[in-house]
Amino acid sequence: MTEPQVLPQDIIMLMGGRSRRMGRDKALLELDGEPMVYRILRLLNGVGRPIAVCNPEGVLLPLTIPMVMDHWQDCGPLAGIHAGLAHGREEMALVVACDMPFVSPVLGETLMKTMIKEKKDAVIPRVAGKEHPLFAVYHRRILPLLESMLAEGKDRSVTGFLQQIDTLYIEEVQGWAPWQFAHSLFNMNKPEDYMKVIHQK
Ligand SMILES: Nc1nc2c(ncn2[C@@H]2O[C@H](COP(=O)(O)OP(=O)(O)OP(=O)(O)O)[C@@H](O)[C@H]2O)c(=O)[nH]1
Repeated sequence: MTEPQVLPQDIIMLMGGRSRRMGRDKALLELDGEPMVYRILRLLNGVGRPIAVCNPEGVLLPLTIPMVMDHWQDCGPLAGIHAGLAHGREEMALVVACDMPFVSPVLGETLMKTMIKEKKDAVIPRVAGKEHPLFAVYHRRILPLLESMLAEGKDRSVTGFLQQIDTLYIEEVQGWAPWQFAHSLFNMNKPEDYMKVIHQK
Protein backbone atom coordinates (compact mmCIF):
# COMPACT_ATOMS: atom_id res chain seq x y z
CA MET A 1 0.00 0.00 0.00
CA THR A 2 1.41 3.42 -0.88
CA GLU A 3 1.67 5.97 1.93
CA PRO A 4 -0.36 9.16 1.42
CA GLN A 5 1.82 11.98 0.16
CA VAL A 6 2.36 14.48 2.96
CA LEU A 7 2.19 17.99 1.58
CA PRO A 8 4.76 20.55 2.74
CA GLN A 9 2.67 22.12 5.44
CA ASP A 10 1.96 21.74 9.13
CA ILE A 11 -1.54 21.13 10.35
CA ILE A 12 -2.26 23.16 13.46
CA MET A 13 -5.07 21.52 15.35
CA LEU A 14 -6.53 24.07 17.76
CA MET A 15 -7.74 22.41 20.92
CA GLY A 16 -6.93 24.94 23.61
CA GLY A 17 -10.40 26.42 23.92
CA ARG A 18 -12.63 26.21 26.99
CA SER A 19 -15.80 24.89 25.25
CA ARG A 20 -17.94 27.02 27.56
CA ARG A 21 -20.97 27.05 25.25
CA MET A 22 -20.77 23.30 24.63
CA GLY A 23 -20.34 22.59 28.35
CA ARG A 24 -17.77 19.85 27.71
CA ASP A 25 -14.51 19.53 25.81
CA LYS A 26 -15.31 19.78 22.09
CA ALA A 27 -12.15 17.85 21.15
CA LEU A 28 -13.56 14.80 22.91
CA LEU A 29 -17.09 14.84 21.44
CA GLU A 30 -17.70 11.49 19.79
CA LEU A 31 -19.12 10.70 16.36
CA ASP A 32 -19.68 7.02 15.68
CA GLY A 33 -17.65 6.34 18.83
CA GLU A 34 -14.66 8.31 17.57
CA PRO A 35 -13.54 11.46 19.45
CA MET A 36 -13.40 14.59 17.28
CA VAL A 37 -9.65 14.97 17.62
CA TYR A 38 -9.03 11.49 16.19
CA ARG A 39 -11.68 11.99 13.52
CA ILE A 40 -10.07 15.19 12.24
CA LEU A 41 -6.60 13.65 12.21
CA ARG A 42 -7.98 10.73 10.23
CA LEU A 43 -9.85 12.93 7.75
CA LEU A 44 -6.79 15.10 7.16
CA ASN A 45 -4.31 12.25 7.02
CA GLY A 46 -1.77 13.00 4.30
CA VAL A 47 -2.56 16.71 4.06
CA GLY A 48 0.34 17.76 6.28
CA ARG A 49 2.21 17.17 9.53
CA PRO A 50 -0.12 17.62 12.50
CA ILE A 51 0.61 19.50 15.73
CA ALA A 52 -1.94 19.90 18.54
CA VAL A 53 -2.13 23.22 20.37
CA CYS A 54 -3.65 22.64 23.79
CA ASN A 55 -4.25 24.43 27.08
CA PRO A 56 -2.45 23.48 30.32
CA GLU A 57 -5.27 21.19 31.41
CA GLY A 58 -4.16 19.18 28.42
CA VAL A 59 -5.88 16.47 26.52
CA LEU A 60 -7.40 13.47 28.18
CA LEU A 61 -6.60 11.22 25.26
CA PRO A 62 -3.30 9.75 24.12
CA LEU A 63 -2.05 11.56 21.03
CA THR A 64 0.88 10.42 18.94
CA ILE A 65 1.41 13.86 17.41
CA PRO A 66 3.46 16.73 18.89
CA MET A 67 1.55 18.79 21.45
CA VAL A 68 2.38 22.38 22.31
CA MET A 69 0.90 24.98 24.67
CA ASP A 70 -0.14 28.52 23.93
CA HIS A 71 2.45 31.13 24.84
CA TRP A 72 -0.42 33.54 25.56
CA GLN A 73 -2.98 31.54 27.50
CA ASP A 74 -6.73 32.09 27.33
CA CYS A 75 -6.26 34.55 24.48
CA GLY A 76 -8.35 32.61 22.00
CA PRO A 77 -7.62 30.97 18.66
CA LEU A 78 -5.17 33.66 17.54
CA ALA A 79 -2.82 32.57 20.35
CA GLY A 80 -3.24 28.96 19.22
CA ILE A 81 -2.34 29.88 15.64
CA HIS A 82 0.72 31.68 16.98
CA ALA A 83 1.90 28.69 19.06
CA GLY A 84 1.36 26.31 16.17
CA LEU A 85 3.24 28.47 13.68
CA ALA A 86 6.04 29.08 16.19
CA HIS A 87 6.54 25.32 16.63
CA GLY A 88 5.90 24.38 13.03
CA ARG A 89 8.56 23.27 10.62
CA GLU A 90 7.07 24.28 7.32
CA GLU A 91 6.50 27.65 5.65
CA MET A 92 2.75 27.18 5.67
CA ALA A 93 0.22 25.72 8.03
CA LEU A 94 -3.34 24.59 7.70
CA VAL A 95 -5.19 25.63 10.83
CA VAL A 96 -8.13 23.49 11.88
CA ALA A 97 -10.47 23.87 14.84
CA CYS A 98 -11.26 20.71 16.81
CA ASP A 99 -15.00 21.30 16.49
CA MET A 100 -15.35 20.78 12.71
CA PRO A 101 -16.77 17.31 12.04
CA PHE A 102 -16.79 17.43 8.23
CA VAL A 103 -13.37 18.85 7.35
CA SER A 104 -12.24 18.02 3.85
CA PRO A 105 -8.72 17.11 2.72
CA VAL A 106 -9.71 18.40 -0.74
CA LEU A 107 -10.40 21.84 0.67
CA GLY A 108 -7.18 21.70 2.73
CA GLU A 109 -5.16 20.95 -0.38
CA THR A 110 -7.01 23.58 -2.42
CA LEU A 111 -6.20 26.24 0.16
CA MET A 112 -2.55 25.24 0.24
CA LYS A 113 -2.16 25.15 -3.52
CA THR A 114 -3.84 28.55 -3.76
CA MET A 115 -1.41 29.86 -1.16
CA ILE A 116 1.58 28.60 -3.15
CA LYS A 117 0.23 30.06 -6.40
CA GLU A 118 -0.92 33.44 -5.09
CA LYS A 119 1.87 33.99 -2.51
CA LYS A 120 -0.44 35.43 0.14
CA ASP A 121 -0.10 35.63 3.93
CA ALA A 122 -3.34 33.73 4.44
CA VAL A 123 -5.97 31.98 2.35
CA ILE A 124 -9.35 31.87 4.03
CA PRO A 125 -12.62 30.26 2.92
CA ARG A 126 -15.64 32.56 2.86
CA VAL A 127 -19.19 31.30 2.53
CA ALA A 128 -22.09 33.70 1.97
CA GLY A 129 -19.96 36.56 3.30
CA LYS A 130 -18.86 34.68 6.42
CA GLU A 131 -15.14 34.07 6.90
CA HIS A 132 -13.88 30.74 8.24
CA PRO A 133 -10.39 31.53 9.55
CA LEU A 134 -10.22 28.32 11.61
CA PHE A 135 -9.97 26.14 8.55
CA ALA A 136 -7.47 28.16 6.60
CA VAL A 137 -3.85 28.32 5.53
CA TYR A 138 -1.37 30.80 7.05
CA HIS A 139 2.22 31.61 6.11
CA ARG A 140 4.91 31.62 8.80
CA ARG A 141 6.01 35.12 7.82
CA ILE A 142 3.00 36.51 9.73
CA LEU A 143 4.58 35.45 13.05
CA PRO A 144 6.23 38.78 14.01
CA LEU A 145 3.04 40.74 13.40
CA LEU A 146 0.98 38.10 15.18
CA GLU A 147 3.30 38.27 18.16
CA SER A 148 3.16 42.03 18.42
CA MET A 149 -0.63 42.00 18.17
CA LEU A 150 -0.92 39.38 20.92
CA ALA A 151 1.60 41.20 23.10
CA GLU A 152 -0.22 44.49 22.64
CA GLY A 153 -3.44 42.82 23.72
CA LYS A 154 -5.81 45.40 22.22
CA ASP A 155 -7.46 43.24 19.57
CA ARG A 156 -6.98 39.51 19.70
CA SER A 157 -9.67 38.65 17.18
CA VAL A 158 -8.66 36.54 14.20
CA THR A 159 -10.78 38.69 11.89
CA GLY A 160 -9.04 41.85 13.13
CA PHE A 161 -5.70 40.23 12.40
CA LEU A 162 -6.75 39.18 8.90
CA GLN A 163 -7.32 42.82 8.04
CA GLN A 164 -3.68 43.58 8.75
CA ILE A 165 -2.15 40.93 6.51
CA ASP A 166 -2.35 40.07 2.84
CA THR A 167 -5.38 37.79 2.94
CA LEU A 168 -7.06 36.07 0.03
CA TYR A 169 -10.61 34.79 0.41
CA ILE A 170 -11.82 31.87 -1.63
CA GLU A 171 -15.55 31.54 -2.18
CA GLU A 172 -15.83 28.32 -4.15
CA VAL A 173 -14.10 25.03 -4.76
CA GLN A 174 -13.97 23.74 -8.30
CA GLY A 175 -16.47 20.94 -8.83
CA TRP A 176 -18.21 21.51 -5.48
CA ALA A 177 -21.79 22.64 -4.96
CA PRO A 178 -22.10 25.62 -2.59
CA TRP A 179 -23.72 23.38 0.06
CA GLN A 180 -20.66 21.06 0.04
CA PHE A 181 -18.38 24.00 0.67
CA ALA A 182 -20.52 25.20 3.59
CA HIS A 183 -20.90 21.66 4.96
CA SER A 184 -17.15 21.08 5.12
CA LEU A 185 -16.79 24.22 7.25
CA PHE A 186 -19.58 23.51 9.72
CA ASN A 187 -18.52 23.81 13.35
CA MET A 188 -20.14 22.93 16.65
CA ASN A 189 -20.39 25.48 19.42
CA LYS A 190 -23.47 24.48 21.41
CA PRO A 191 -25.03 21.15 22.42
CA GLU A 192 -27.74 21.67 19.79
CA ASP A 193 -25.08 21.83 17.04
CA TYR A 194 -23.71 18.48 18.23
CA MET A 195 -27.21 16.98 18.37
CA LYS A 196 -27.85 18.18 14.83
CA VAL A 197 -24.71 16.41 13.60
CA ILE A 198 -25.55 13.19 15.42
CA HIS A 199 -29.09 13.10 14.05
CA GLN A 200 -28.32 14.22 10.49
CA LYS A 201 -25.26 12.15 9.79
N1 LIG B 1 -4.83 26.80 21.34
C1 LIG B 1 -5.96 27.46 21.57
N2 LIG B 1 -7.07 27.10 20.93
C2 LIG B 1 -8.20 27.80 21.20
C3 LIG B 1 -8.26 28.85 22.13
N3 LIG B 1 -9.53 29.32 22.17
C4 LIG B 1 -10.23 28.59 21.30
N4 LIG B 1 -9.44 27.67 20.72
C5 LIG B 1 -9.81 26.67 19.71
O1 LIG B 1 -10.37 27.37 18.62
C6 LIG B 1 -11.48 26.66 18.09
C7 LIG B 1 -12.73 27.51 18.17
O2 LIG B 1 -12.98 27.72 19.52
P1 LIG B 1 -14.16 28.64 20.04
O3 LIG B 1 -15.45 27.94 19.85
O4 LIG B 1 -14.04 30.00 19.44
O5 LIG B 1 -13.79 28.80 21.58
P2 LIG B 1 -13.91 27.77 22.77
O6 LIG B 1 -13.16 28.38 23.90
O7 LIG B 1 -13.49 26.39 22.37
O8 LIG B 1 -15.47 27.71 23.06
P3 LIG B 1 -16.33 28.77 23.92
O9 LIG B 1 -15.81 28.71 25.34
O10 LIG B 1 -17.73 28.25 23.82
O11 LIG B 1 -16.13 30.10 23.24
C8 LIG B 1 -11.55 25.35 18.89
O12 LIG B 1 -10.81 24.39 18.21
C9 LIG B 1 -10.88 25.71 20.19
O13 LIG B 1 -10.29 24.59 20.86
C10 LIG B 1 -7.06 29.20 22.82
O14 LIG B 1 -7.00 30.10 23.66
N5 LIG B 1 -5.95 28.48 22.49
